[in-house]
Amino acid sequence: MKITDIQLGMMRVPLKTPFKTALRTVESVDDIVVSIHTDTGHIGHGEAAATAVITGDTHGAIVAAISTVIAPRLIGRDVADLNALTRLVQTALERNTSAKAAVEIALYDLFAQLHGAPLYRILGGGDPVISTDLTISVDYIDKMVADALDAVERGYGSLKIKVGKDMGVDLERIRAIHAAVDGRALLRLDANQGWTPKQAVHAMRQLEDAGIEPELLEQPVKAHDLAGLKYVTDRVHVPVMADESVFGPVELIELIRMRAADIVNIKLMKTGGISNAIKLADIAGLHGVDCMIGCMIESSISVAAAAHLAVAKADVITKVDLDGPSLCAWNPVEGGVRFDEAEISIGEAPGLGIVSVRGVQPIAS
Ligand SMILES: C[C@H](N)C(=O)N[C@@H](CCC(=O)O)C(=O)O
Ligand SMILES: [Mg+2]
Repeated sequence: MKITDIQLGMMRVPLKTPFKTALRTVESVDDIVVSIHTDTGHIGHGEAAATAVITGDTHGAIVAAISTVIAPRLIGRDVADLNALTRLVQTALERNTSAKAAVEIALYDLFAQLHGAPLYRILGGGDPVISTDLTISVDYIDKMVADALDAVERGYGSLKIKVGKDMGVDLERIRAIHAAVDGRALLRLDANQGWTPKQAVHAMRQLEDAGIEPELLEQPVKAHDLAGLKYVTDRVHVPVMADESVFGPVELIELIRMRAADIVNIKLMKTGGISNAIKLADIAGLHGVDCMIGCMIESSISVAAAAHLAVAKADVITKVDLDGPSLCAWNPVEGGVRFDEAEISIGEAPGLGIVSVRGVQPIAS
């Protein structure tokens, strides 16, 4: 199975409701779709999110990285040599993790198709049904409470509450949601870097005093501030999770050496795809550090790949935040992984199981 062409397109899928964090507000998935064509007629699919405030990636940079740097290295190569191909992707250029992720996802999709098995089986197998949380965007308190109650009604057992805007209001937000949900869902807090280390410790102690025990606190402080993250981890009972602080193995090893966090959030758009995500899970597992698998504002192409990985690495990836497809107004993918509110289930179709993708505008390269 030889690679003959790599095509790029732009996909826009509106969200059901605006997605709001301490870092940004976004109303649609606007992602680059990668299709890798082969001489056997098989097509591998991938997707890159341009989350500039987190990865630094923009649409223009993703398109340029793939079309001018990565694709020329892959054309004519055999999909059977997956490890050699992922090395070519990873060493093609520095950073540009979302571009690398999209290409790797498509390569793994093809490799699994080559072997006639769903990707999770190629990655080691597992129980193909997992549960995701749902994100509650940071907003007016009444709106967040209504969104949280709606999510519980829809069957979500874990809610990821976005905070990090204003410490006083954030505490009110959490208290109000905790009271309304009344034990029917676990609460994960994600400050997206919005607090100082001291504010984070103060907030968690206030919650503790009020008898509120969130399941975890995600990325309370600035991404580069590992010492600040450790300051929080050392002083609160709530498990602290690193998200924006950890992209690849190098940051994870330093985080573990410092004992700066209890959990790490693995996202394909940060790791540059599946090969590094596997390394992160293995390093974390070796050190007894649990992982969450997360996503950016992505659709059911790249989130499907994350779901396959989560199934295969379920011993280490114990928490799932793959709600991108649930946030979308419609599903652009025919076939593939089934996203039904909290339940994500993978079928037996080879690769990612994607039959076709709707609403993609070709990008001339
Ligand atoms: C969508 C997911 N639940 C999530 O919250 N992901 C990120 C933010 C993604 C984005 O801004 O696109 C996170 O911080 O965990
Ligand atoms: Mg996060």
